[in-house]
Amino acid sequence: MEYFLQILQNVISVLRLIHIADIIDVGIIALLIYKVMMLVRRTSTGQVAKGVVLVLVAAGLSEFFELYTLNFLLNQVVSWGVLALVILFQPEIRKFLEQMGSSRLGDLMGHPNAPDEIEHAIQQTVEAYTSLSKSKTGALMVFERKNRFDDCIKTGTALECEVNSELLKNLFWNKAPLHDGAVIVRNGRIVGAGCVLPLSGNVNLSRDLGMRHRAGIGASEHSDAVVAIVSEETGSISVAVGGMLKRHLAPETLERLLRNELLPRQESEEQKFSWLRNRLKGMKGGEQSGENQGK
Ligand SMILES: Nc1ncnc2c1ncn2[C@@H]1O[C@H](COP(=O)(O)OP(=O)(O)OP(=O)(O)O)[C@@H](O)[C@H]1O
Repeated sequence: MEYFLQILQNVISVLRLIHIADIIDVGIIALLIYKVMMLVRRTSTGQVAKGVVLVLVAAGLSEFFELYTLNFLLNQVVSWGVLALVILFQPEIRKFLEQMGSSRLGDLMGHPNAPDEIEHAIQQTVEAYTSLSKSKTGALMVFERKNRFDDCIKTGTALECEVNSELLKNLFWNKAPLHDGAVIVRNGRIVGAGCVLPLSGNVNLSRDLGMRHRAGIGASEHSDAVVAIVSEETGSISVAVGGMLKRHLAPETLERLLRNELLPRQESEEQKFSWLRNRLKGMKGGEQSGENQGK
Protein backbone atom coordinates (compact mmCIF):
# COMPACT_ATOMS: atom_id res chain seq x y z
CA MET A 1 0.00 0.00 0.00
CA GLU A 2 2.78 2.34 1.01
CA TYR A 3 4.53 1.49 -2.23
CA PHE A 4 1.48 2.55 -4.27
CA LEU A 5 1.12 5.76 -2.26
CA GLN A 6 4.77 6.50 -3.01
CA ILE A 7 4.13 5.95 -6.75
CA LEU A 8 1.01 8.15 -6.60
CA GLN A 9 2.98 10.89 -4.86
CA ASN A 10 5.70 10.66 -7.50
CA VAL A 11 3.10 10.87 -10.31
CA ILE A 12 1.46 13.91 -8.68
CA SER A 13 4.81 15.66 -8.22
CA VAL A 14 5.68 15.01 -11.89
CA LEU A 15 2.24 16.27 -13.00
CA ARG A 16 2.80 19.46 -10.98
CA LEU A 17 5.89 20.13 -13.08
CA ILE A 18 3.84 20.15 -16.31
CA HIS A 19 2.94 23.64 -17.52
CA ILE A 20 0.55 24.72 -20.27
CA ALA A 21 3.60 25.60 -22.40
CA ASP A 22 4.74 21.94 -22.15
CA ILE A 23 1.33 20.69 -23.35
CA ILE A 24 1.41 23.14 -26.29
CA ASP A 25 5.00 22.07 -27.00
CA VAL A 26 4.09 18.37 -27.08
CA GLY A 27 0.93 19.14 -29.12
CA ILE A 28 2.91 20.99 -31.80
CA ILE A 29 5.54 18.22 -31.98
CA ALA A 30 2.77 15.59 -32.27
CA LEU A 31 1.13 17.59 -35.08
CA LEU A 32 4.46 17.91 -36.91
CA ILE A 33 5.18 14.19 -36.56
CA TYR A 34 1.65 13.39 -37.81
CA LYS A 35 2.09 15.69 -40.83
CA VAL A 36 5.50 14.18 -41.67
CA MET A 37 4.09 10.64 -41.32
CA MET A 38 1.16 11.49 -43.61
CA LEU A 39 3.63 12.91 -46.16
CA VAL A 40 5.82 9.82 -45.93
CA ARG A 41 2.76 7.59 -46.40
CA ARG A 42 1.47 9.56 -49.39
CA THR A 43 4.76 9.69 -51.29
CA SER A 44 7.55 7.32 -52.22
CA THR A 45 9.52 8.74 -49.26
CA GLY A 46 8.68 5.61 -47.25
CA GLN A 47 11.51 3.53 -48.72
CA VAL A 48 14.13 6.24 -48.04
CA ALA A 49 12.75 6.69 -44.50
CA LYS A 50 13.26 2.94 -43.90
CA GLY A 51 16.88 3.29 -45.15
CA VAL A 52 17.49 6.22 -42.76
CA VAL A 53 16.10 4.26 -39.80
CA LEU A 54 18.32 1.30 -40.76
CA VAL A 55 21.48 3.47 -40.85
CA LEU A 56 20.60 5.02 -37.46
CA VAL A 57 19.99 1.59 -35.91
CA ALA A 58 23.27 0.28 -37.41
CA ALA A 59 25.14 3.32 -36.00
CA GLY A 60 23.64 2.68 -32.55
CA LEU A 61 24.48 -1.03 -32.68
CA SER A 62 28.05 -0.41 -33.87
CA GLU A 63 28.58 1.94 -30.91
CA PHE A 64 27.08 -0.59 -28.52
CA PHE A 65 29.30 -3.42 -29.78
CA GLU A 66 32.33 -1.08 -29.96
CA LEU A 67 32.93 -1.59 -33.70
CA TYR A 68 34.93 1.64 -33.97
CA THR A 69 35.68 1.80 -37.69
CA LEU A 70 32.10 0.95 -38.72
CA ASN A 71 30.80 3.38 -36.12
CA PHE A 72 33.09 6.15 -37.43
CA LEU A 73 31.91 5.54 -41.02
CA LEU A 74 28.23 5.40 -40.06
CA ASN A 75 28.57 8.59 -38.00
CA GLN A 76 30.06 10.30 -41.07
CA VAL A 77 27.12 9.00 -43.14
CA VAL A 78 24.67 10.35 -40.52
CA SER A 79 26.27 13.82 -40.31
CA TRP A 80 26.57 14.23 -44.10
CA GLY A 81 23.27 12.43 -44.53
CA VAL A 82 21.33 15.36 -43.05
CA LEU A 83 22.51 17.57 -45.91
CA ALA A 84 21.90 14.78 -48.43
CA LEU A 85 18.36 14.29 -47.08
CA VAL A 86 17.55 17.99 -47.42
CA ILE A 87 18.67 17.82 -51.06
CA LEU A 88 16.94 14.47 -51.71
CA PHE A 89 13.68 15.48 -50.06
CA GLN A 90 13.63 19.02 -51.41
CA PRO A 91 10.31 18.45 -53.26
CA GLU A 92 8.71 16.82 -50.20
CA ILE A 93 9.98 19.52 -47.81
CA ARG A 94 8.68 22.14 -50.20
CA LYS A 95 5.31 20.37 -50.42
CA PHE A 96 5.15 20.12 -46.63
CA LEU A 97 5.92 23.83 -46.15
CA GLU A 98 3.46 24.72 -48.92
CA GLN A 99 0.73 22.74 -47.17
CA MET A 100 1.54 24.28 -43.78
CA GLY A 101 1.61 27.77 -45.29
CA SER A 102 -1.62 27.33 -47.22
CA SER A 103 -3.60 25.98 -44.26
CA ARG A 104 -5.91 28.42 -42.64
CA LEU A 105 -5.85 28.58 -38.86
CA GLY A 106 -9.63 28.62 -38.63
CA ASP A 107 -9.79 25.38 -40.58
CA LEU A 108 -7.52 23.43 -38.24
CA MET A 109 -10.60 21.96 -36.61
CA GLY A 110 -11.90 20.90 -40.03
CA HIS A 111 -15.15 22.84 -39.92
CA PRO A 112 -16.53 23.58 -43.37
CA ASN A 113 -17.04 27.32 -43.52
CA ALA A 114 -20.29 27.36 -45.46
CA PRO A 115 -21.99 23.95 -45.31
CA ASP A 116 -25.13 25.15 -47.14
CA GLU A 117 -23.10 26.54 -50.04
CA ILE A 118 -20.96 23.38 -50.16
CA GLU A 119 -24.11 21.25 -50.18
CA HIS A 120 -25.51 23.35 -53.03
CA ALA A 121 -22.19 23.13 -54.89
CA ILE A 122 -22.18 19.32 -54.60
CA GLN A 123 -25.74 19.06 -55.97
CA GLN A 124 -24.98 21.36 -58.89
CA THR A 125 -21.69 19.60 -59.65
CA VAL A 126 -23.33 16.16 -59.70
CA GLU A 127 -26.06 17.52 -62.01
CA ALA A 128 -23.48 19.05 -64.37
CA TYR A 129 -21.19 16.00 -64.28
CA THR A 130 -24.08 13.66 -65.14
CA SER A 131 -24.73 15.69 -68.27
CA LEU A 132 -21.02 16.26 -69.12
CA SER A 133 -20.38 12.54 -68.75
CA LYS A 134 -23.22 11.73 -71.19
CA SER A 135 -21.93 14.23 -73.75
CA LYS A 136 -18.28 13.19 -73.15
CA THR A 137 -17.22 16.72 -72.33
CA GLY A 138 -13.96 16.87 -70.36
CA ALA A 139 -14.17 18.52 -66.93
CA LEU A 140 -11.81 19.14 -64.04
CA MET A 141 -12.88 20.62 -60.71
CA VAL A 142 -10.85 21.15 -57.55
CA PHE A 143 -12.71 21.38 -54.25
CA GLU A 144 -10.36 23.08 -51.84
CA ARG A 145 -10.25 22.07 -48.22
CA LYS A 146 -7.52 23.44 -45.92
CA ASN A 147 -4.91 24.02 -48.61
CA ARG A 148 -5.47 26.98 -50.89
CA PHE A 149 -4.84 27.07 -54.65
CA ASP A 150 -4.06 30.78 -54.90
CA ASP A 151 -1.01 30.17 -57.11
CA CYS A 152 -3.05 28.00 -59.51
CA ILE A 153 -5.83 30.59 -59.66
CA LYS A 154 -3.24 33.12 -60.83
CA THR A 155 -2.61 30.91 -63.90
CA GLY A 156 -6.27 31.11 -64.89
CA THR A 157 -9.11 33.57 -64.40
CA ALA A 158 -10.20 34.55 -60.91
CA LEU A 159 -13.98 34.39 -60.45
CA GLU A 160 -16.37 34.83 -57.56
CA CYS A 161 -19.70 33.14 -58.14
CA GLU A 162 -21.87 30.32 -56.89
CA VAL A 163 -21.58 26.83 -58.36
CA ASN A 164 -24.34 26.33 -60.89
CA SER A 165 -24.78 23.31 -63.16
CA GLU A 166 -25.59 25.40 -66.27
CA LEU A 167 -22.56 27.60 -65.60
CA LEU A 168 -20.31 24.53 -65.22
CA LYS A 169 -21.61 23.08 -68.49
CA ASN A 170 -20.86 26.40 -70.15
CA LEU A 171 -17.39 26.66 -68.64
CA PHE A 172 -16.40 23.16 -69.78
CA TRP A 173 -18.02 23.41 -73.24
CA ASN A 174 -15.06 22.79 -75.53
CA LYS A 175 -15.49 26.05 -77.43
CA ALA A 176 -15.69 28.20 -74.31
CA PRO A 177 -12.63 30.37 -73.63
CA LEU A 178 -12.21 28.97 -70.09
CA HIS A 179 -12.74 25.27 -70.88
CA ASP A 180 -8.99 24.49 -70.79
CA GLY A 181 -7.82 23.83 -67.25
CA ALA A 182 -9.52 23.43 -63.90
CA VAL A 183 -12.34 25.13 -62.05
CA ILE A 184 -11.42 25.83 -58.42
CA VAL A 185 -14.15 25.76 -55.75
CA ARG A 186 -13.59 27.29 -52.32
CA ASN A 187 -16.25 26.99 -49.62
CA GLY A 188 -18.86 26.09 -52.21
CA ARG A 189 -18.09 29.02 -54.53
CA ILE A 190 -16.21 29.12 -57.82
CA VAL A 191 -13.03 31.17 -57.32
CA GLY A 192 -11.19 30.33 -60.52
CA ALA A 193 -11.50 28.74 -63.96
CA GLY A 194 -9.03 27.76 -66.68
CA CYS A 195 -6.42 27.12 -64.01
CA VAL A 196 -3.28 25.05 -64.56
CA LEU A 197 -2.71 22.34 -61.95
CA PRO A 198 0.55 20.59 -61.05
CA LEU A 199 0.91 17.26 -62.89
CA SER A 200 1.25 14.03 -60.97
CA GLY A 201 4.77 12.77 -60.41
CA ASN A 202 3.51 9.18 -60.15
CA VAL A 203 5.17 7.08 -62.85
CA ASN A 204 2.92 4.09 -62.17
CA LEU A 205 -0.29 5.71 -63.39
CA SER A 206 -2.29 3.79 -65.98
CA ARG A 207 -1.28 4.71 -69.53
CA ASP A 208 -4.86 5.33 -70.55
CA LEU A 209 -5.05 8.35 -68.24
CA GLY A 210 -4.72 11.62 -70.17
CA MET A 211 -3.26 14.91 -68.98
CA ARG A 212 -6.54 15.99 -67.39
CA HIS A 213 -6.46 13.01 -65.03
CA ARG A 214 -2.74 13.44 -64.36
CA ALA A 215 -3.34 17.08 -63.44
CA GLY A 216 -6.26 16.09 -61.19
CA ILE A 217 -4.20 13.43 -59.41
CA GLY A 218 -1.27 15.88 -59.17
CA ALA A 219 -3.45 18.51 -57.47
CA SER A 220 -4.63 15.91 -54.94
CA GLU A 221 -1.02 14.80 -54.29
CA HIS A 222 0.10 18.36 -53.56
CA SER A 223 -2.84 19.23 -51.32
CA ASP A 224 -5.78 17.89 -49.36
CA ALA A 225 -8.20 18.92 -52.15
CA VAL A 226 -10.88 16.68 -53.63
CA VAL A 227 -10.70 16.67 -57.44
CA ALA A 228 -13.56 15.56 -59.69
CA ILE A 229 -12.81 14.70 -63.31
CA VAL A 230 -14.83 13.81 -66.41
CA SER A 231 -12.86 12.10 -69.17
CA GLU A 232 -13.23 13.64 -72.60
CA GLU A 233 -12.50 10.29 -74.22
CA THR A 234 -14.81 7.98 -72.30
CA GLY A 235 -17.12 10.30 -70.36
CA SER A 236 -16.15 8.39 -67.22
CA ILE A 237 -16.34 10.26 -63.89
CA SER A 238 -13.42 9.99 -61.43
CA VAL A 239 -12.45 11.53 -58.10
CA ALA A 240 -8.88 12.01 -56.85
CA VAL A 241 -8.08 12.37 -53.14
CA GLY A 242 -4.58 12.19 -51.63
CA GLY A 243 -3.08 11.01 -54.93
CA MET A 244 -5.55 8.11 -55.24
CA LEU A 245 -8.00 8.00 -58.14
CA LYS A 246 -11.43 6.40 -57.88
CA ARG A 247 -12.62 5.72 -61.43
CA HIS A 248 -15.83 4.91 -63.30
CA LEU A 249 -18.15 6.45 -60.73
CA ALA A 250 -21.92 6.59 -61.12
CA PRO A 251 -23.42 10.05 -60.37
CA GLU A 252 -24.85 8.74 -57.07
CA THR A 253 -21.39 7.50 -56.02
CA LEU A 254 -19.88 10.84 -57.00
CA GLU A 255 -22.45 12.62 -54.81
CA ARG A 256 -21.84 10.29 -51.85
CA LEU A 257 -18.08 10.64 -52.20
CA LEU A 258 -18.18 14.44 -52.39
CA ARG A 259 -20.51 14.58 -49.39
CA ASN A 260 -18.28 12.27 -47.36
CA GLU A 261 -15.15 14.20 -48.22
CA LEU A 262 -16.48 17.75 -48.04
CA LEU A 263 -19.23 17.54 -45.44
CA PRO A 264 -18.06 14.92 -42.93
CA ARG A 265 -19.02 16.88 -39.83
CA GLN A 266 -22.39 17.89 -41.14
CA GLU A 267 -23.15 14.25 -41.90
CA SER A 268 -22.22 13.13 -38.42
CA GLU A 269 -24.44 15.88 -37.03
CA GLU A 270 -27.25 14.63 -39.25
CA GLN A 271 -26.60 11.16 -37.89
CA LYS A 272 -26.75 12.56 -34.36
CA PHE A 273 -30.09 14.22 -35.12
CA SER A 274 -31.48 11.11 -36.78
CA TRP A 275 -30.45 9.17 -33.67
CA LEU A 276 -32.24 11.77 -31.51
CA ARG A 277 -35.28 11.67 -33.82
CA ASN A 278 -35.39 7.87 -33.61
CA ARG A 279 -35.17 8.04 -29.81
CA LEU A 280 -38.00 10.59 -29.68
CA LYS A 281 -40.07 8.48 -32.07
CA GLY A 282 -39.40 5.45 -29.88
CA MET A 283 -40.51 7.37 -26.78
CA LYS A 284 -43.56 8.70 -28.61
CA GLY A 285 -44.31 5.18 -29.87
CA GLY A 286 -44.01 3.92 -26.30
CA GLU A 287 -46.43 6.63 -25.05
CA GLN A 288 -48.88 5.88 -27.86
CA SER A 289 -48.81 2.16 -27.21
CA GLY A 290 -49.32 3.00 -23.53
CA GLU A 291 -52.37 5.10 -24.47
CA ASN A 292 -53.70 2.33 -26.69
CA GLN A 293 -53.26 -0.15 -23.95
CA GLY A 294 -55.12 2.15 -21.58
CA LYS A 295 -58.04 2.33 -23.98
N1 LIG B 1 -1.78 20.83 -65.89
C1 LIG B 1 -3.05 20.94 -66.23
N2 LIG B 1 -3.88 21.67 -65.46
C2 LIG B 1 -5.18 21.78 -65.76
N3 LIG B 1 -5.76 21.20 -66.81
C3 LIG B 1 -5.01 20.46 -67.62
C4 LIG B 1 -3.62 20.29 -67.39
N4 LIG B 1 -3.13 19.49 -68.34
C5 LIG B 1 -4.15 19.18 -69.15
N5 LIG B 1 -5.28 19.76 -68.73
C6 LIG B 1 -6.62 19.67 -69.34
O1 LIG B 1 -6.71 18.45 -70.04
C7 LIG B 1 -7.03 18.69 -71.39
C8 LIG B 1 -6.27 17.84 -72.34
O2 LIG B 1 -5.88 16.66 -71.79
P1 LIG B 1 -5.82 15.38 -72.69
O3 LIG B 1 -6.01 15.73 -74.14
O4 LIG B 1 -4.63 14.56 -72.32
O5 LIG B 1 -7.08 14.72 -72.14
P2 LIG B 1 -7.84 13.56 -72.77
O6 LIG B 1 -7.02 12.88 -73.81
O7 LIG B 1 -9.18 14.06 -73.14
O8 LIG B 1 -7.85 12.58 -71.57
P3 LIG B 1 -8.78 12.54 -70.34
O9 LIG B 1 -9.38 11.18 -70.48
O10 LIG B 1 -7.83 12.64 -69.17
O11 LIG B 1 -9.78 13.64 -70.40
C9 LIG B 1 -6.64 20.10 -71.63
O12 LIG B 1 -7.48 20.62 -72.65
C10 LIG B 1 -6.82 20.77 -70.33
O13 LIG B 1 -8.15 21.26 -70.22
